[in-house]
Amino acid sequence: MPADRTSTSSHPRTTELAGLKIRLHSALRQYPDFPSPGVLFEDILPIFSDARLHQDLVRALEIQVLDCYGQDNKPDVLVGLEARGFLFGPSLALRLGAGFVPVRKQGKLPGSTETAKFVKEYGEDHFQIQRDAIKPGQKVIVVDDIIATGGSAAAAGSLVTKLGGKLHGYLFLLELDFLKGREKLDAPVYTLLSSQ
Ligand SMILES: O=P(O)(O)OC[C@H]1O[C@H](OP(=O)(O)OP(=O)(O)O)[C@H](O)[C@@H]1O
Ligand SMILES: Nc1ncnc2[nH]cnc12
Repeated sequence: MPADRTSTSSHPRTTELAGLKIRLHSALRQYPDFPSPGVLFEDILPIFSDARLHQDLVRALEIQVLDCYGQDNKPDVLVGLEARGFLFGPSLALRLGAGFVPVRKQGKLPGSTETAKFVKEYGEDHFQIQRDAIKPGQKVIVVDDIIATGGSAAAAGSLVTKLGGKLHGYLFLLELDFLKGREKLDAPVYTLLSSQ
């Protein structure tokens, strides 16, 4: 009898995810004192210059969402943060059959917008979202590359709830645990990798 390749057991997916995480973690690069003294900058860009790693990333995030939410409770919309959240947010949204909505730095989005100020690990800024981008009651996950102090993600989450979206959670490629950013977020937080 042929092997059942359509098995719904979570075990093969868990094993697959573990392998993907190892490859992704080894692709990250660190730059001390960038962009300011005392900051250890985690560079995720090597993942995108390698087609296989790029595929690994989108697959790993897809597994993470399916494992955390299940097929029946997938998000309606992914909200990605400028700029690095735009690198994989749209591809992940397509995989999940969800919409993609950008949160941009102030002054970049036309039409009616909502604004939230935030402070991040190395500075402060304002985020904006288009008012009609999310319909009341839609299930939304905020996605970004890195959670450091959590200021950026918290501001994005506040924009989602201002528009009436249901904040389903947050998803990051990398968490800088020691900055305890997840304590600023009041919805479930999922991360693929962590860094001390
Ligand atoms: O958790 P926090 O302390 O808020 O920091 C995390 C944010 O900082 C980085 O973005 P950055 O504002 O540097 O913009 P970029 O993506 O345009 O480089 C990163 O991509 C996150 O969005
Ligand atoms: N240490 C860090 N490395 C890369 N991106 C960041 N965003 C905020 N802190 C960061």
